[in-house]
Amino acid sequence: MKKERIVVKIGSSSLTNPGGELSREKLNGYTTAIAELRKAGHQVILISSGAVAAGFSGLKYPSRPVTVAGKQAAAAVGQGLLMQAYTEAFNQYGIETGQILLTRSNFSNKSQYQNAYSTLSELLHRGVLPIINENDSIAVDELTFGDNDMLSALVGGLIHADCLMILTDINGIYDSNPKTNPDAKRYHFLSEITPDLNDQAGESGSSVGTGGMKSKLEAADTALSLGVRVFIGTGDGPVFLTDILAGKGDGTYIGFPGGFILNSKKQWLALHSLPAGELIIDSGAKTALLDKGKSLLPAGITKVHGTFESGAVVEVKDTKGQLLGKGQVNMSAEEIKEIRGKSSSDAAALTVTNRAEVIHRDEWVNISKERI
Ligand SMILES: Nc1ncnc2c1ncn2[C@@H]1O[C@H](COP(=O)(O)OP(=O)(O)O)[C@@H](O)[C@H]1O
Ligand SMILES: N[C@@H](CCC(=O)OP(=O)(O)O)C(=O)O
Repeated sequence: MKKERIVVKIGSSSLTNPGGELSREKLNGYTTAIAELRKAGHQVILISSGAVAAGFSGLKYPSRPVTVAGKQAAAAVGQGLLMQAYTEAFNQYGIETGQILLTRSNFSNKSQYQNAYSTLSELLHRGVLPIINENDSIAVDELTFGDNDMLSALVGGLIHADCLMILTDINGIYDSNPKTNPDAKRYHFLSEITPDLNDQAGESGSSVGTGGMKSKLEAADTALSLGVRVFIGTGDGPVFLTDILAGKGDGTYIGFPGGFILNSKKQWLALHSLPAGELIIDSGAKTALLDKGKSLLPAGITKVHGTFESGAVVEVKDTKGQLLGKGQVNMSAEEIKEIRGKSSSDAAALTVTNRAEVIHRDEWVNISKERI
């Protein structure tokens, strides 16, 4: 597996409890998942919000302050506490951490920009996990990033990251804010950020987050222009960041078909293979393939087009003819015609291999540009 350089951005909304204070439990969940990524040999740069959340209660603010002075004071107290929490958590995995605080002016000043690059490179070279936040306590209002989304995109470009994972409290980009519109539909994959998308994105859905989806889209657009692939979404569990890399994340992938395809087999499937036929599948199979990362079973196949043998690559489309992805079949067109619509046990008994999966998920790649 290719070793990737990954920027992980964690927003305030993902690190706080309902009262808006830093949640050690949530923070520990992310550190476990980051430690797993590192164990697999990937380099990680963490951009973490949470300084204001960690600091405000110590200053006896009843809730997260809204004034600039209040936020700057809370961040001054909270940044140390945030780093302490990360350092303790990462030390359990034997990972050394280093703090870098940046403002926008560091990026516009060439020598500071170069210094930031040198420091980050040296930290990565030494195996240290850099943890970056905006320098909230000194950043002048007009100079601030406002939220850490843009900061994460610029850092991704600065250190030539392969991908940027923007982790937040919502599992991807929807065609309107799902916190206010229950019928909002999610985008599974986007090849670019269009003006339409920007119109659909709203502000933050919580009192702790800043910028909402709007600022994430702006950041994603910048990251793409700097050659960095982007994932926006959520995750839970010790290996969810590894899952995101493997294309199984709960969110929206931007800039590359099928997610962060690592293995050359899937790259070949997505970009180079020539389809020999076509399978049309129903909505249940579509959700299983695109949303749940499952294999394609005969029950969901409604039509088979073309003549092909086992091992051929086929395009998979929904009943409206929308291309969903490509996969390598485990049986011939004739066999699939015979078992389509059948339960897995009935189908397995009819195939040469006694296998029911028509396309195993390891031989499948999403190339859907559609909302699901
Ligand atoms: N089109 C949209 N799709 C998804 N989320 C949206 C959309 N428009 C607005 N949002 C809001 O953006 C929020 C995430 O942004 P934000 O609160 O700033 O998080 P963070 O603290 O992680 O930066 C979501 O909780 C959601 O309410
Ligand atoms: N730099 C601030 C975070 C600003 C903010 O809320 O950003 P985000 O959660 O990314 O929308 C902090 O550490 O509290």
